[in-house]
Amino acid sequence: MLLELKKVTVSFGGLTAVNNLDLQVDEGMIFAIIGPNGAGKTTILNCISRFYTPCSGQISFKGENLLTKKTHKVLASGISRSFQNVELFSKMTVLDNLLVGLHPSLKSSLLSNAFKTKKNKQEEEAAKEIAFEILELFDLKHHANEEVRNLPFGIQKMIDIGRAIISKPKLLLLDEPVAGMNIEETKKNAELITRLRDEFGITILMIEHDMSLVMNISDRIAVMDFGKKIAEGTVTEVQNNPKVIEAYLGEVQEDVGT
Ligand SMILES: Nc1ncnc2c1ncn2[C@@H]1O[C@H](COP(=O)(O)OP(=O)(O)OP(=O)(O)O)[C@@H](O)[C@H]1O
Repeated sequence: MLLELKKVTVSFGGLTAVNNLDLQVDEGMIFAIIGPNGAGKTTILNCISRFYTPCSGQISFKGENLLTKKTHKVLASGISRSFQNVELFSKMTVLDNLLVGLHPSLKSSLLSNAFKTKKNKQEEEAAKEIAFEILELFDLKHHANEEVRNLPFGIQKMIDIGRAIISKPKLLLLDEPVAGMNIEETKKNAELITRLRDEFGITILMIEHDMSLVMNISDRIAVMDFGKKIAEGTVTEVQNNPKVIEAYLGEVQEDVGT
């Protein structure tokens, strides 16, 4: 097992955003967390990426206690994430945004010419090679030197995922990877997520409201409601679970499985 949450609880004042959550994600899975707005999904990702510390419970990654790690050490341990609202440097080029993903602290050393040693330059060249591989994979090479702010939102979201995988993570956390995308972009991103798992061996843990995407590409789904996991299983198991239908999927049943 790659990632394990045991009895994780997160409270904000009087509000319990995540309540006694157990979750296990095996290596090589595309694992989706779904649930209505405010169910606690983003809070879970924020705990795994160590932006938040749970009030109680344990989180382990590759068998190691993740909660003893500081936020800036999480990337080095093999966990990377994308954001619900794309968090890119809009005035920087696509290429430079990818390079920042290698390590946030490389931003200044990579991009300013001052104080560059021969070793720095070699590192930068190696990093650029990886960045171009990703651009090739995403079919975005032609945008490499364009400023991010000039590109459509769908492409910005892909660049955000590119930034997240340049560090070659074992686990990629995706927060609504197709939110705001049109049907064509959604289809492209679904293929991309599957390829990241199949060709790069990256385990995916994603939050997504787009039920057709979730049902099409997930190996396993956990359903959250008011901070609690109310169901978990394969696509078919979740689709047929009366609790899920009642609490969440009922109103969108017609979308499910299409
Ligand atoms: N930093 C915070 N301070 C206070 N309350 C918070 C904080 N972060 C989240 N919450 C609250 O915790 C609950 C769970 O929020 P969370 O963002 O995890 O839900 P979500 O399932 O991701 O929702 P959405 O689908 O709308 O993104 C909500 O009631 C939210 O208002």
